[in-house]
Amino acid sequence: MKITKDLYTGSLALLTDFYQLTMAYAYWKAGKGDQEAVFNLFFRKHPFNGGFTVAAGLEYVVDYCRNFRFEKKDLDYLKEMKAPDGSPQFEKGFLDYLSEMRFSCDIEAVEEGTIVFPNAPMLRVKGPLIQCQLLETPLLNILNFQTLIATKAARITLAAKGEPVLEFGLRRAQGIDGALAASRAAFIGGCTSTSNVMAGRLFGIPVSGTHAHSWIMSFETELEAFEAYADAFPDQSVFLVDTYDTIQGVKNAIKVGEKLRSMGKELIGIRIDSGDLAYFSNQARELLDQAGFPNAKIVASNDLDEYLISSLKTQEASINVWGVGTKLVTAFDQPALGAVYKLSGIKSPEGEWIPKIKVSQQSLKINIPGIHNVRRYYSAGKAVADMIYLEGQEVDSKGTVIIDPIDATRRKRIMPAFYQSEELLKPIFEKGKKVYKCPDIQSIRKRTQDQLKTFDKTHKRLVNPHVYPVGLEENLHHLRMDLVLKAKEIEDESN
Ligand SMILES: Nc1ncnc2c1ncn2[C@@H]1O[C@H](COP(=O)(O)OP(=O)(O)OP(=O)(O)O)[C@@H](O)[C@H]1O
Ligand SMILES: O=P(O)(O)OC[C@H]1O[C@H](OP(=O)(O)OP(=O)(O)O)[C@H](O)[C@@H]1O
Ligand SMILES: O=C(O)c1cccnc1
Repeated sequence: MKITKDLYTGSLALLTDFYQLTMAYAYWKAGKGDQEAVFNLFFRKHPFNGGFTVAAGLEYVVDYCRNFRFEKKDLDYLKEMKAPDGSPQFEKGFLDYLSEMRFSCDIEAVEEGTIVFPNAPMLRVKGPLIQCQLLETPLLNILNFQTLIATKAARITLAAKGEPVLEFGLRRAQGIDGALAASRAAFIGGCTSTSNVMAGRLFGIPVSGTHAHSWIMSFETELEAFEAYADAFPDQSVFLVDTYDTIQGVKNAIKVGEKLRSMGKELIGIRIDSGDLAYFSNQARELLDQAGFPNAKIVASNDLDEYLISSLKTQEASINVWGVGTKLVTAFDQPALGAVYKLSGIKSPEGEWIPKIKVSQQSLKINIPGIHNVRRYYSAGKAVADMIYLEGQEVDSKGTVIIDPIDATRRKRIMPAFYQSEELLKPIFEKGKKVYKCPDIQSIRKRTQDQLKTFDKTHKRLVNPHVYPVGLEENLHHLRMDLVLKAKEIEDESN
């Protein structure tokens, strides 16, 4: 087990793109390595054409940053790397710098389970340029994936309207780490449990499951298989009824249910994993009810996602519990969230923060300059708008206008006097020291549920959701416009 042993016990400093290391080297050569910079992590569009996104992965980020160091084996590898001409890729002085480097950044971030929106920073890193730069790839790797899966899980659990969703994804997930991270994020997004036992141990997620067709097939008859399972688990009997004939399977489950009852035990339910789930669940419900098992649950699985669950609800299928694997843990219809990490300011040698802008041909890609935070306004407990503002900039009590970062004609008046508000970016590290206590996973999951309740249902519908207002505070908008115009002038002059 060399690979997994090495991967899960050492530092992850080399888990980055090569260009981060070459830039780090060049910053060091240019004497800029310790110049202070600020970077923001944000995405530009909700995944799944949805109207909301659930932030997840921060605890992994905390872990990563706490263990951020170049160990001997990392440095030995870098020492052996060769440039195209055969000379060492990196000078010894740089490798010495890396070996002594200790994480010393400030990080602010939204808490896991927070509902987040395009363009607003989910996380901000301030510190020595080299460290900020090296963190880009791992932070994106962690937050992009877990946020994506937590969002998918939230959509699926919303479609299930409060009924339990069991996550069954391990066998189809993207490798070992993808599976573990997906189980964690799926629970944060609202799943009730995972089938992944290691995720249970590592993260404290409830573990649950039924049984497979192989169990039934290993016996002469289905009835024998159910009986043997009931013997082993008299209090946890959920029988998979579709191995041979679903209706006959339900009848066999009822027979064993009656036997269990005679022993003072109860049939917990059945699982249907193929065929028309609306038709068979309704047939099964009728049979179970007629036989005196109205409380026996009907679990359904088979390539389910939020759309199928919604459709089955519309069809009035009698399903009480949803088993969802592949389409959840692989984020089947959108396999990546496109969050990015952009420099937005740098400290001059005189100690003054200089806001930075990237002017792109696509206005969508123009970043938001400066050091900012995000404030969420609430009215009567409902979220009404998010404002991105320059840190330290007070908002006039007479109100301000927030301006959409992509379409400046879309504006919303904010009257702080009428609203409650919350700062979304919380301090996580100060000068490399952790100042945040990561909540337990149950609290994070609850946060997702509580946060979702604060948003109008029009933002949560699966198709064509209503767009929630997120805008730049007026001063930040003007700063951004000025910088864009200035950058364009410089570009014009040089042409
Ligand atoms: N009533 C329904 N309405 C919409 N989709 C359904 C309904 N019932 C089942 N489905 C979905 O249709 C798809 C096909 O299911 P079906 O069992 O017919 O084929 P299958 O997946 O090839 O079966 P198996 O998994 O046994 O090989 C699955 O994604 C299933 O969840
Ligand atoms: O469909 P998912 O959402 O991924 O849920 C997990 C699936 O895994 C199991 O079967 P598997 O796919 O291994 O075989 P089967 O479809 O032939 O039963 C289970 O019976 C589910 O169908
Ligand atoms: O426990 C189950 O029923 C289960 C677990 C993994 C995949 N499919 C089903």
